[in-house]
Amino acid sequence: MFRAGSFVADHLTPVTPEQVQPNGVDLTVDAILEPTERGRIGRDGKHVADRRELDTDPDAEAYVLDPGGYIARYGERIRIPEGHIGFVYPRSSLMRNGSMLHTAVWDAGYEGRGEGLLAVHRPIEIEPGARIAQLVFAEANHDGTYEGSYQGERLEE
Ligand SMILES: O=c1ccn([C@H]2C[C@H](O)[C@@H](COP(=O)(O)OP(=O)(O)OP(=O)(O)O)O2)c(=O)[nH]1
Repeated sequence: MFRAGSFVADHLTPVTPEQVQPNGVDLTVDAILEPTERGRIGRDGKHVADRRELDTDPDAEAYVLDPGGYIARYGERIRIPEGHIGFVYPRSSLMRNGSMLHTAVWDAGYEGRGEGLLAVHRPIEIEPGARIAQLVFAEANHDGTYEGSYQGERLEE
């Protein structure tokens, strides 16, 4: 069963009332990054490519994005409670403008400020701090809790 937005909101900070939706909580964009080198997924380990943080366009007062693949960093600290799994969907208005946010699995026990793949298919402007995605929680069985390399990422920022 998917949980109500009010339940998800109890596991995010900061969160404003306008972010809380019937079935989840909207996530805001804190930064948009562009990989500057090649990453690598190995049989044993991985290398996450260096990235550069994009500046906003001073006239548009927004990130002005041409089609391409970007990393969106979310503004909220997220904790996935035991007995649950998280997924992120694009905000429908983002998708209706021709862009997508892709999610991997958000594991039970993870805590941090995560990232998503922002796939821009049509030119778009996104203001810093704008709501771009929605996090939902589903109840789930799990074996142990998340202890991987991204545990606790950017909690202090
Ligand atoms: O779209 C997503 C999905 C997940 N996460 C966070 C929560 C998740 O629990 C954590 C690790 O994801 P995953 O287990 O897929 O990472 P990995 O590539 O297998 O690395 P590791 O083995 O170090 O965990 O990253 C995100 O930031 N964005």
